[in-house]
Amino acid sequence: RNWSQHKILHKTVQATRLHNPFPTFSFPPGSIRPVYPLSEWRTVPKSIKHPDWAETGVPKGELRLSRTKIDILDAKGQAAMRKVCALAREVLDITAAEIRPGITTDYLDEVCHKACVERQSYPSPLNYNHFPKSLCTSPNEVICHGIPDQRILLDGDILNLDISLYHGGYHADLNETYYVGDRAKADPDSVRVVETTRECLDKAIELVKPGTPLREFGRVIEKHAKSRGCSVVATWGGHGINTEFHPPPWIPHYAKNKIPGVCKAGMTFTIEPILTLGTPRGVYWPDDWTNVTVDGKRTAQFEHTLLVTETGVEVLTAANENSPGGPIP
Ligand SMILES: COc1cccc(Cn2ccc3cc(C(=O)NO)cnc32)c1
Ligand SMILES: [Co+2]
Ligand SMILES: [Co+2]
Ligand SMILES: [Co+2]
Repeated sequence: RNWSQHKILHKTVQATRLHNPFPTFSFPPGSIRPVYPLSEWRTVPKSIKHPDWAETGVPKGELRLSRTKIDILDAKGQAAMRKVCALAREVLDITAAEIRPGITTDYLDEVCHKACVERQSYPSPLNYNHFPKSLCTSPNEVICHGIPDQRILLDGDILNLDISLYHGGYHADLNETYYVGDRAKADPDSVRVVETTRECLDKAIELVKPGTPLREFGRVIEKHAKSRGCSVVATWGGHGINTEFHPPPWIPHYAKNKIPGVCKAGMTFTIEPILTLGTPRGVYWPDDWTNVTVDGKRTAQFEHTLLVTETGVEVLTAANENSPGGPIP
């Protein structure tokens, strides 16, 4: 293992001996805490094509890309994206179906990892920039990139599952935020931030067609978020996705951004707005991954992988009648 994996491992080992894994760190007001130890690193059979970071943790292919050139996929590439995105939707639905109070986020990682392998797919987050697990599990005030651990889900939590698959040489990326336990008893503020975020993604997708400037998405997202008393996290954006996990373009979710470029048929990218009930500022835990809101207020995210077509858009990771979750009316 390389040094940063050692660092995570040593922190984890050290943490198992302590009730408070990071004694000197003053956690912000939220209630979520890391619950160690992380489970063993999961493996993917060599028969499944691995991305270049699987061994080293470093996405070399991505680092070589030009900052601005946006790939246009031919029919073959578009078909490969349809396939990996359909598989990713299946894996998200299978994993989300396991969400209930009393199970751990590590158990969801086990379910997700197994479902990827069963579909001859590599879970893209595993060892991506040294990320230690196969999906991101972000509860309540965790903004994104939460690490699956031994924390059990509580009735009334909201939980984001962010899943990416690598299959046939292409990546898929999608996420949804779910209500844990009795949806009828979900608190109104949680419902507001979750449903507003879902609506923001849908409104942005309605704009996708050849010629739409990429900067338009942030305008419509922030307008709707503000109209419902939510704010937009600026740090993280949507991104290109194809044979690489994060190629250009970078797509901000906030208004008045100056991002160049327009939608063109054959482009594939994600839009993945993150809204908060309070201030949209995050702080990192000492695990160097987990980003939580500084005021401890709850946050939600939704993400799709999209293909620009000649006439509009194809939501490659669209939900279907088997998909759990869905809007609370
Ligand atoms: C400080 O650099 C960071 C910080 C956190 C995480 C990672 C690496 N990483 C791991 C999983 C993952 C998912 C996405 C994604 O696009 N989700 O929609 C992005 N990055 C990811 C790098
Ligand atoms: Co080592
Ligand atoms: Co994602
Ligand atoms: Co993404």
